[in-house]
Amino acid sequence: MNIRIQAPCPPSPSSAFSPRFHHKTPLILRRVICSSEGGSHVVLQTEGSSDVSNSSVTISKHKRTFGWSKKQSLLKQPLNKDPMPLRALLTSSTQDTSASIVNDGKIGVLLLNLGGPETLDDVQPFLFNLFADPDIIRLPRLFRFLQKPLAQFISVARAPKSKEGYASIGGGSPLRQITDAQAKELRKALYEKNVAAEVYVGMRYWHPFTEEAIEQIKKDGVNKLVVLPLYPQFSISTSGSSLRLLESIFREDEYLVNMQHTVIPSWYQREGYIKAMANLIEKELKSFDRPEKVMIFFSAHGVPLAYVEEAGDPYKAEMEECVDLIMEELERRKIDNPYTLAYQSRVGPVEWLKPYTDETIIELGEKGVKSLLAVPISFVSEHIETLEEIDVEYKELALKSGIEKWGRVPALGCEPTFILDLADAVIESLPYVGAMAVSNLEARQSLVPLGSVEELLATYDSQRRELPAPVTVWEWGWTKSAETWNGRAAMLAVLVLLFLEVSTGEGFLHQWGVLPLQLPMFP
Ligand SMILES: C=CC1=C(C)c2cc3[nH]c(cc4nc(cc5[nH]c(cc1n2)c(C)c5CCC(=O)O)C(CCC(=O)O)=C4C)c(C)c3C=C
Ligand SMILES: [Fe+2]
Repeated sequence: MNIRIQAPCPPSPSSAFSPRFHHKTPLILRRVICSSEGGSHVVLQTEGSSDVSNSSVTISKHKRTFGWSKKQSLLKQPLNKDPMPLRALLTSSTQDTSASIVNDGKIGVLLLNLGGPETLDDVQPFLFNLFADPDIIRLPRLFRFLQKPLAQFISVARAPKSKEGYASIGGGSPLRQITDAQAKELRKALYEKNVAAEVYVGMRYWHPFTEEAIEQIKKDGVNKLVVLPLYPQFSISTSGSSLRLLESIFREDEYLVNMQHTVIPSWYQREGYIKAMANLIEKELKSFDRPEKVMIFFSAHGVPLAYVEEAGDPYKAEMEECVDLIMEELERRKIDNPYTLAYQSRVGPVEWLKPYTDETIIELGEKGVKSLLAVPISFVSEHIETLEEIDVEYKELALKSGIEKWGRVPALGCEPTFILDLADAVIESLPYVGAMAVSNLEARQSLVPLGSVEELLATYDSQRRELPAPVTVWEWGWTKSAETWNGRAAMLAVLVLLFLEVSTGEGFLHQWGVLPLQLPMFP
């Protein structure tokens, strides 16, 4: 499907980008550019091989260490160097139409995030919420009713291991505190840029739940909402999941159906974000004796490979482009260290995005790398996977593998350049709030990458395909391998057993105390 744009491009941003995803391989990515000069429109289309899993670790200064070639160069886009001059519009008392967009209502910004257990007792119910999410495990339609029993089973089975991790970082996740601080700083930054907006935090799997944030938004009478997932890169499993939840909340609520909103789906390509990341890396490199010798090691949270290859998740493409942009920024500063990207935190035995962080560290050690700077890249707060997995597990592995000097770049948190850039992103999106309500479909399409929740979800997942099960109890998985059908049969058998167990309240899981008699619902 090519996108034909008839409506004039909006005045800003100067370029807009949206990968359009197909669910079948080969993956086809399309890019829409709205040129600010003269309102002209360009539609680029590129086809690339679907083989996004091949990956090899090579150490060279400029060679990428993952398998992506043609697509990547076409995905390059100029950074938005020309933030919209809304400040003047906002302060003006004689307003034009753009100005009235901003002042003509109560503005809210909804930050979407994952959420994390605050105490060890929260860990199992938090995991239950995570695994009950159909964007983490999507059962075939016929078996949807088993989602919660299955989530209960997996969360109980995984809780001891997760609890150990959370215990080692102080007994809970720091996510709520950090996200609240980011919200506060963003509100301040917006205020300093003359935009009065309330900032809300809506978590997907723990307090404050998105539902709670939405209640507050309604109570406060917000009528223009900017939805900003706190994930720089889009994934079905993160921003996608939160947007899907929002979609269902919006659909059922008359107030929300009528509330104007817009969504910023991903923002890894923003100049402020890229510069903020480059600043952190530059600073951390200076702590090494020989900074120019340090391998910059980007470590992103993984997703199961099938998300990318079968469901069309743009996560990998966005991640690779993000790394390229950061490296280009560093090169402009005359920092041209070797670098690599790998994926961490896989859960269960299905194949996840490669190369894996642990295997890559070992390989780098074998190849003689002596200094390594780890850069967490998929998330903007410290969390269990930076504080425990990277700082403890991967560091230990690196030192064992022959790497002598280890460093780690902190997560962005409330870093001022970053927060100011988020504020700019919000301000730049304000003219789009409500524009999505226009009925002309083609006009809507010209507004990518900003989009209404429904519009966005339709672009990446119109068929709502089955997603692979990433967890241990589902050893067999839904993959494209020759084992697929055997696996599905085995999985069906497990589901039937589980169903019988849950419906009768009797069976081996109850005997072993894995399943309680009463299944807790959404806490
Ligand atoms: C961009 C970031 C993330 C992606 C992509 C992602 C996908 C994903 N995660 C799981 C399973 C788990 N994630 C867990 C914690 C967790 N995940 C992210 C981010 C992404 N997840 C964060 C920031 C956190 C930590 C929150 C915190 O409390 O600090 C956990 C729980 C921890 C554990 O037991 O290891 C699980 C489980 C899957 C299956 C998945 C993609 C399908
Ligand atoms: Fe995760």
